[in-house]
Amino acid sequence: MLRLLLAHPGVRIGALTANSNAGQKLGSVQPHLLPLAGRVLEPTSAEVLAGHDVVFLALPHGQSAAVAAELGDGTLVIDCGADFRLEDAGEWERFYGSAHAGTWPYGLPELPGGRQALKGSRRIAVPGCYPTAVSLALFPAYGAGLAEPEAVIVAASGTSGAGKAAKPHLLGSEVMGSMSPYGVGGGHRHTPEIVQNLSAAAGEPVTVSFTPTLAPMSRGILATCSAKARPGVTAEGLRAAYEKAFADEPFVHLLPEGQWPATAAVCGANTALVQVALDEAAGRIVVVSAIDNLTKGTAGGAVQSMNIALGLPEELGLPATGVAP
Ligand SMILES: NC(=O)C1=CN([C@@H]2O[C@H](COP(=O)(O)OP(=O)(O)OC[C@H]3O[C@@H](n4cnc5c(N)ncnc54)[C@H](OP(=O)(O)O)[C@@H]3O)[C@@H](O)[C@H]2O)C=CC1
Ligand SMILES: CC(=O)N[C@@H](CCC(=O)OP(=O)(O)O)C(=O)O
Repeated sequence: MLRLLLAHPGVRIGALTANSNAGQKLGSVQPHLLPLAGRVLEPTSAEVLAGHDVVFLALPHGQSAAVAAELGDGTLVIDCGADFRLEDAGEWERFYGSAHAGTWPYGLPELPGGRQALKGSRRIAVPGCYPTAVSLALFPAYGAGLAEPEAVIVAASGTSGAGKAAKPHLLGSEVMGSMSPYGVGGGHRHTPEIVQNLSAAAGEPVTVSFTPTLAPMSRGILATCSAKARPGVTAEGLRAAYEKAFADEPFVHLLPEGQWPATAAVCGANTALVQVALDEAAGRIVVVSAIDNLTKGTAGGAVQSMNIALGLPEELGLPATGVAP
């Protein structure tokens, strides 16, 4: 987030706050952020956050509501956590195990009606990284009525998706040279968020089988999504629906036919690459998308949403070109 905000011509960075690192200089925990290296991290309190036009929260799940409640309606609060993403309180409680805090406008502008919901808003819920990759891949097929309402998704994520806390399954020796699934069988908390987005696009309930996997890379998500094609769907009609959906999108690109997305191509960029095919033998639509989980999948999407909410040019300050190789 700070890397992006440092390059944003409309932003001046105010207080930087933390929890266990409060009192440390930012340079001691994030040495790459050189222009801010000497800044001291403050405790996350209402007094410290007061007076800012925009506050980005990037807290563990369940902690945003208390902080947001201290901030007036004049402050744009952008929550990178999950607390305000879901509309269904029952699904929140089932997957997160706590009381539902509420629902804020959802920070995925590319979804139908997405920009409208964000304009002028003073509260924004940034989507989860997998729901970003999957929703961008499948909403055009559902929006155009081309897919049956049962999606199967297998997605690989880099380890930064899990945050920085020490976890045994994220030790370098466990992750290097290996891929492994987790949250299998409908257990991952992003499942209801994906269901919410795809059902809204389809205008009917969509069921989702979602299997996340951990890949030996630090950044990136590659989502392979498929759904049975509705009768009469052709490869040309399918491609036309995707071309139409993304025609004016600054950050979502349908690749030329025959090219497939790769995570390296979007590293550091607020870009989603998408490709679609009709598997005629299987009667299925197959869509692959790639994003950087920390950019389009979190911080970039948050800044893009901020730009829209504040009436700034949507692309301002955001990199669209990946770092390669
Ligand atoms: N990583 C990803 O790909 C994605 C992450 N997100 C969301 O972004 C947010 C941040 O994720 P990420 O950076 O990966 O998480 P990390 O676990 O790496 O970092 C969480 C940060 O929150 C701080 N913190 C913890 N408790 C408190 C508290 N009570 N008050 C103030 N600060 C606190 C910690 O500060 P300290 O170090 O000082 O203790 C820590 O720096 C989360 O809400 C996550 O759900 C969303 C989409 C994708
Ligand atoms: C690799 C990995 O562990 N990824 C995280 C998803 C990170 C993310 O987007 O999620 P939230 O903002 O919802 O926490 C996970 O599966 O829990």
